[in-house]
Amino acid sequence: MDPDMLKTILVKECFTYFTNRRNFRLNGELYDAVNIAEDDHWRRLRNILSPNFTSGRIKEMFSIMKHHSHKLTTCLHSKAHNKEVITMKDFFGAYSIDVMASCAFSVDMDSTSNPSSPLITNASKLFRFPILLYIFQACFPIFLPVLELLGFSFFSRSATTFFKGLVEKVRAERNGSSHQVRDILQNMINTQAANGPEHEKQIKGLTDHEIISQATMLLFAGYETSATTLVLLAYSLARNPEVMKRLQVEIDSTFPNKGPVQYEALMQMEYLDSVVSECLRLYPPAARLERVAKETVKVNRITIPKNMLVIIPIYALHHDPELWPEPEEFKPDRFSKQNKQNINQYTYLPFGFGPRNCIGMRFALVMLKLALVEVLQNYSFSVCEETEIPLTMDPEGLVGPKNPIKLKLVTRSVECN
Ligand code: HEM
Repeated sequence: MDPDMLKTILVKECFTYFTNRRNFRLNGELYDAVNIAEDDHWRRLRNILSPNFTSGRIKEMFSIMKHHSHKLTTCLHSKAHNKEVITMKDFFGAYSIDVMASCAFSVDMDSTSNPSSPLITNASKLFRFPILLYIFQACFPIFLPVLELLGFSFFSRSATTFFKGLVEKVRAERNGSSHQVRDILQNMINTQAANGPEHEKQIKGLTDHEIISQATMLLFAGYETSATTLVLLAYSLARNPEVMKRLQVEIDSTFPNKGPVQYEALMQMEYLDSVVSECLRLYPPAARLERVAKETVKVNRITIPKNMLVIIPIYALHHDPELWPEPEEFKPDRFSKQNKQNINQYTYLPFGFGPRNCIGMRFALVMLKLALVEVLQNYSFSVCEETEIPLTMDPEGLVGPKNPIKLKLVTRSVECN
């Protein structure tokens, strides 16, 4: 059988029959978060959270995102003017966490002006997986229950305690206020009204603990992935100035004279979409997906027994030269309107696939595109002596650069428009 066909069938079957991710356990306080829960528990959480990520809701959150993208471009002004070398993550990380915290809890921590904000330090801590613990549990799964009893967890205890405290503080402030807030936290709190005998047939509302876990997990899942993608977008554009120029031409014709970015027009920008898609192909933040077989299944001639863990290697698929000629090259035209139709959907998986795909995909794309467009309306990215070429990728955790990406910004003159 053609190897491409086989790859497609295997990946497709995984999304058809295997609905659960592998639950590593050792999730500490986050044991009941949506990305960790299984079966009916996961279904209930996903059903409750999904309405927060419809196009309509994201459109409502667009003005909050714009507030932060505007702050981002303003903060970059002096850096560009003084021709400073910029560590891109300081700015894009702050933007991502501020957008996430504002949309989830209506809390504006203003991390863009305050890079040592506790939100950033704690969100980054959540991502530092203890690698020795990871290796130990993988080699000796028999010790998992003991490790769990001893309180070992992949997620930093101090960071989960920080987020728990933050959610509780916001809730307490709301209890005494008559002001109606409409954010993700409030939508979760409102589900509690559905608890009680008269609503037994409806979806059971979230418990207090579940609310804290979902809020923490959304920040965790959304912050690092989006911040790293923005940094790698800046890096890819700085290294490919002809692509950046073409994108700026599209931006300037869509929003003439550095005009305000409008949601509908942003979503219709074709080259912007190709640039973002290509960056997520080259640097998919999640290197692999995992599924567990619910039943024993035969895929082609391979038998996958019940409960077996199956890994879908996103990074390897995205870098396979048979699927993507010259895979290490940054070529947004792979995703042009004509070429897009020929892409096999099981070979391009930055946000996963199937019922357990990324719940925040649309939200993330809007947040990324908005920041990129506003920054490129005003500045161009430029490599400098401090820029690492080629990049060393971090062998641990998410796909991302090992060392901070440093670039310079060049202010665009008004005549550019
Ligand atoms: C560039 C940005 C992002 C990328 C590349 C990304 C990627 C992914 C991937 C690969 C998965 C696993 C999907 C699967 O197993 O099929 C996932 C799951 C998830 N993502 Fe994202 N993500 C991003 C941003 C976000 C944002 C902004 C949020 C929240 C607002 C978010 C929330 C989640 C959640 C809650 C899950 C678990 C879903 C479930 O188990 O039902 N992600 N993401």
